[in-house]
Parts: sequence; C-alpha cells; structure tokens
Amino acid sequence: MAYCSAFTTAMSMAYGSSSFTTSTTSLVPYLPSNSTLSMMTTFSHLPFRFNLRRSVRIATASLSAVNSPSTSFSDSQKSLLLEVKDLTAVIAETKQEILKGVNLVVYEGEVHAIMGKNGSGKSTFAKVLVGHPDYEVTGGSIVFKGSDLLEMEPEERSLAGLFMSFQSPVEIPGVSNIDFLNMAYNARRRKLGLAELGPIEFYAYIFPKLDLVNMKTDFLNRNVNEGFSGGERKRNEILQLAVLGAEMAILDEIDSGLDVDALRDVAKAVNGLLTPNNSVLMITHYLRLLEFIKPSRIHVMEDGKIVKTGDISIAKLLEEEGYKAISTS
Ligand SMILES: Nc1ncnc2c1ncn2[C@@H]1O[C@H](COP(=O)(O)OP(=O)(O)OP(=O)(O)O)[C@@H](O)[C@H]1O
Repeated sequence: MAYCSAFTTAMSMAYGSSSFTTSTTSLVPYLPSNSTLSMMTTFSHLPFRFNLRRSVRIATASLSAVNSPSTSFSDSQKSLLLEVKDLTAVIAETKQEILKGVNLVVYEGEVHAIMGKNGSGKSTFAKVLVGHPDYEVTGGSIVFKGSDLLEMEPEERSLAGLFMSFQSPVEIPGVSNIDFLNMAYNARRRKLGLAELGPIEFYAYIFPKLDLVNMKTDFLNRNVNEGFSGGERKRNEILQLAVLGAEMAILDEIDSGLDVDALRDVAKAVNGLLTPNNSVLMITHYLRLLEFIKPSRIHVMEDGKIVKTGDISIAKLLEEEGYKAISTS
C-alpha cells in the first residue's frame, strides 16, 4: 500500500510552496494560519509536510471528547473505538518489516498500556496509527470509530479524534505557546460555528489547565518547546491535549525524563482528562506510570506483535523479573 508516499506526494502537489516541513508533533494538524504562522516555516531535519491553512480547516472538527461533558455509562454501553487486525508495516525507505501482525481492540473509556523491550515496535505501532510517512502498511486493518483509518491522511486522522504525544516533542521557533494554542483552539471553534476566544477569554480558558499540569504561566509566553526541559515538554504535550482534546490519546513514553513529582502531575492531568467517551493508549517501560494511570489492559509487544495481554500483574512481573519472564522466543 503506497499510503505514505501518496500522502507526501499529495501534500507537495496540492500545497507546494505554502507547505512546510515539520516533525511528528502532536499539534501539527492543528496549526493555525494567521499572519504569524502563514509564512513558510521550514524545519528541514524533520519529515512531515503540512500546509498551515489546510491544517486549520481540517483541525476543526472532532477534537471534542476531552472537552465534552462526561456522561455516566456502564460496560454494556461501551462502544468500540479502535480495532486493529493483523497489522503489518514496513519502513517505507528500506521495506524492513517492523510490525508483524498487531491485533488490538480498544473500547471507549479504556486505558491501554503497551510495554515491550527496546526495539520491539511500540513507537512504530503508534506512528503507524497516526499515519507517519516513514512507514508503509502492508497488511491488516485499522478501524477507528467505524471508519477505515488507513484510508485517511494523517491530518484526517487527527480530525477524527486521534492525538499523539511523541517521545521527543519538537520546538517551533518564533511561535509562542499561547498564540499557538489560542489559534489552534479558535480554528476548532470556527469550524463548530462558535465565536472565537480573544486573548483574555482564552487566557481564562487555559489558566485552569495550567494548574492541571502544574505549569507556570511563563510557559505560555515562551516559544513552543524552545529551551524546555524534557519534563517541561511532556507537560506541554499534556497541556496541548487538555486544550484541544481527543477521543484517543496516544502517549508515547510520557514518563521518560520525568522526576517523580512531574510524573505525578502529568499522570494526574491525564486522569483528569479521561471521560467515559475517550481512551488512552500509552507506551511505557515502567510500572510507576501504571500505578498512577490505571490501565484497563496491558499488552506486551515483542518483535512487532502483541504477544501477551493482561492486567497490572504483567507490569509487576516485568518489573520483578524482566522480559525473560514472558518472552515467547
Ligand atoms: N524510520 C526508521 N528507520 C530505521 N529503523 C527504524 C525506523 N523506525 C523504526 N525502526 C526500527 O524498528 C525497530 C522498532 O523501533 P520502535 O521505535 O518502534 O521500537 P520501540 O519498541 O518503540 O523501542 P523503544 O522502547 O526503544 O522506544 C527498531 O529496531 C528501530 O531501529
């Protein structure tokens, strides 16, 4: 399937010089277009190509769940959110197979954790879910909210409610955090037919969310991720999630590089964002995160496949005995 190359080609042909190259940041699909940002911005070391104006147009629909009021529900009312069947994928450039038949089912309101040795394919799986162009899907299916995710461009996937926090969030020089979030949030409001929030109203909206991730207000005036420590970047990712929302948040090692207080803050923030209607898929190496954000299911990935699924006891076993305790090879 030439999904990724089709994506890259389509973006280049359709948007040519007004597109820009940026990285795998979770906010890329929400980038707004205004006088500050509509200039072409090039981060030449990074792979994704997106168009600012188009990104705004498509960023405006379904980022809703986190910001929607919660409703009470029981297990029998749960809806299927994500169904991955026999997913195989290769590195686009080398055709090396990384995912070798991943199966996963996630219902609304569930928290799933993926663990696994370094290099087992966890981040690749997450990136394939959001349509990263480094990978080509060669088989299997991904259904998200009843739609074929593989038929959607990366931006459409975020429109459909996927959010990904990457292991290494990127900097966006020259763009302040608050402007970035305000414009992205307003783009969504425009699409929903709601009045935009001016700077003061937006500040009132975002202020309690800063508390959620225990971030100082100074961070709003700093350029996106510029000079942020590893922990601050992670908090900033969760702030973005809190502002924009998602029906499925994919969090790739949000615990890496966090001190114990920051871990508690980030976990508390994620827990605060959970509703019966949205789900979290988190990749982690450590039990400590799972003690803060309680997963419904834990999956262990090995050599591009999920080889074991269970409850928190899996993480405890791994912590005590390492991967040899459950290795299939
Ligand atoms: N774009 C790429 N180019 C080359 N190799 C890649 C690429 N993406 C993934 N790989 C390789 O695929 C394998 C799986 O990588 P991946 O990042 O998915 O592992 P992971 O389970 O997330 O590892 P970790 O726990 O160390 O983060 C690794 O051997 C990695 O080097």
